[in-house]
Amino acid sequence: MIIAHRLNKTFRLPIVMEGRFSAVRTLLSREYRDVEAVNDISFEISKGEFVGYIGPNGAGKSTTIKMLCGILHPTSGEVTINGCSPQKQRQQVVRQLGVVFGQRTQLWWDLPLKDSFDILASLYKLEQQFFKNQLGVLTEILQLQELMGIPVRKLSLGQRMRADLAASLLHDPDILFLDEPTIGLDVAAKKQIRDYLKQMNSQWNKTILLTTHDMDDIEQLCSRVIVINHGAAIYDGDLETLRGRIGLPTVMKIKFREAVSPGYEDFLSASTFQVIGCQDRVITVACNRKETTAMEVLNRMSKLGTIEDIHLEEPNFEDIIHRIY
Ligand SMILES: Nc1ncnc2c1ncn2[C@@H]1O[C@H](COP(=O)(O)OP(=O)(O)OP(=O)(O)O)[C@@H](O)[C@H]1O
Repeated sequence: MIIAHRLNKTFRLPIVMEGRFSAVRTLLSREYRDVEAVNDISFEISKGEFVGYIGPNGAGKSTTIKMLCGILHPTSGEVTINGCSPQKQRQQVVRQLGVVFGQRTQLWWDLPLKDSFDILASLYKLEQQFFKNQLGVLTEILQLQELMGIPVRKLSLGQRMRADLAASLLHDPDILFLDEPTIGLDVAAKKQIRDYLKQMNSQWNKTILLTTHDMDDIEQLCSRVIVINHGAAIYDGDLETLRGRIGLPTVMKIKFREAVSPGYEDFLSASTFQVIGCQDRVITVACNRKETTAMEVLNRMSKLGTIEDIHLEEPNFEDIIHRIY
């Protein structure tokens, strides 16, 4: 269980001086301004959850993750990971955590990949047989066989991300913190990483907290979403409720077996949904999930004829974020 209780982090930055010798004057200045990166955030994440932690640039996502894994100390508030404080009981917590920062690697740039795993095994003091088994499994799942002899700097971004995932799982932690693990990857590599993450969560029962700017990551992976803006949590719940709460329309295309008789618009005019198009045998409607269900729409539409096919387009998650902000 991960608990963040009333977490705050304020960075104190020197005020940058302007004019001549500004760099030196800034260095010597005693004037500061405070940046509230994280502002009174609380949440609890249970074992096996897959949680998306999202928000715009500078919202405080990375700062939260760094406090959760003990890299940063909160200005106030408390974190516990399975009952231990990452700040006070670092050793115990590190054993339970795997962390991937998509923008940085924890691997040794100039060494062949296998050497990085050996070094990490020794840092984690892994027993030799355990390390061999674990690396064997990860090598197979993440398809690293061909890459073991290649220096990390020569790996493609997608290959490097697979290797970083393996590194974060080498000591078999219960919890994964992933900060932008799909950043910069092409569509195929993104899909591959998402498939691995699904497997880590559903088959290996890893608890995962994921920050990303890619809304497809959230749509495809997360059952729960925490949205933060200016350091504060503005939503914590499931994706469906979030869509419903802010009321973006779901678009439904309903295809009839035969052409719909004229006058259908009058019949539908008093509905809780809106007709936004009609072409051949297909009527397109927009419905607000807050006001109606897909089933209600279909019940009403079925009065117009025999329904042959239905196509549902959920609102784009990026639109949802913009609405919240
Ligand atoms: N070490 C630091 N020193 C001073 N300010 C910092 C530091 N780290 C982060 N900040 C500031 O704290 C705020 C939150 O930054 P953070 O990196 O947590 O945001 P983020 O949500 O991860 O953003 P992004 O999506 O761009 O990565 C920003 O205003 C940032 O400039």
